[in-house]
Amino acid sequence: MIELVDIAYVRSGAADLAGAVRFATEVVGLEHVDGGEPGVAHLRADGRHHCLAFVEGVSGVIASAFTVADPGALALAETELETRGFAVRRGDAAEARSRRVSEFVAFDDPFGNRIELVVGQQTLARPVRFARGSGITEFGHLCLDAPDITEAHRFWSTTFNARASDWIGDAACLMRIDEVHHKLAVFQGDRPGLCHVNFQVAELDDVFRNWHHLQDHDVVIEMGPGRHPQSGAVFLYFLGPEGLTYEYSYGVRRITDEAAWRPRFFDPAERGSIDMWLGPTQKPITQPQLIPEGIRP
Ligand SMILES: CC(C)c1ccc(C(=O)O)c(O)c1O
Ligand SMILES: [Fe+2]
Repeated sequence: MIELVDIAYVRSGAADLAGAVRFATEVVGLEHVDGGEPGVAHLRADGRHHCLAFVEGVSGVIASAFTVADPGALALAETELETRGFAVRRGDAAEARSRRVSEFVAFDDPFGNRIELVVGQQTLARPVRFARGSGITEFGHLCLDAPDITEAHRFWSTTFNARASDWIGDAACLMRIDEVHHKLAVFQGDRPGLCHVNFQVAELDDVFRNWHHLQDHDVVIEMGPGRHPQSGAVFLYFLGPEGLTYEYSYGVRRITDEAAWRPRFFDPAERGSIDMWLGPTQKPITQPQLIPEGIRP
């Protein structure tokens, strides 16, 4: 069993790098950390050097990354994945530098999502220089697509320490790796890809202020404002460039009594199972997973 300590970053291809950065800063509110690396832009939300990197090229998600404890844990994870039949690749020094980690390995999950396990993710000591006052406090979670979420849960909970916090029928499984209700979610989708990235905001007011900001900038709102009955968070999903869906949310539940928590099963057919406020719901638009040759057929 491989212990995931936290989510680390999402790396995404961007056909229009400048446009993706403009949106991530001026609209979403993230900081653009200038790393002086041509063709790569790092976006910051919290102590991590970055939680989102855009790489100039074909649009699509390149990888979703998680932290493990230390180099020893990474070496054990590498062996464990290989024993389980996964092809694991060690990142080279230049790739690790671009990711601001000391070491990483990459593999494809059984559904075709490229996952990276990292150690030594760089922390920046100085406060985040948010591009605007969106109220972002941290990179909250990432959500992947998989064709069968029961199988996806089986994979994440047997290979890794992910535990189901709640299920939305066969549509989605929300999994925790620490006290936060979920840092990883899997949504049913026919192809691998990144369903969305989530940023927590400090206040309820931030969600609504951001909603107006998005509307003023003609951003496509996919869902919300609404409230998820699972984490209890107030949410807002919106579509950015390169097909990347962002979510702001406020008030995510923490599961402090691990022994007492039992996952709940919500029926996706019940109105209110995704939004307690009964607003219109839809599956967030997924950014397809890239393979080196291009987009997976
Ligand atoms: C619609 C998706 C999978 C979803 C459902 C519930 C929550 C939550 O409880 O916070 C999410 O964050 C989601 O992204
Ligand atoms: Fe989410």
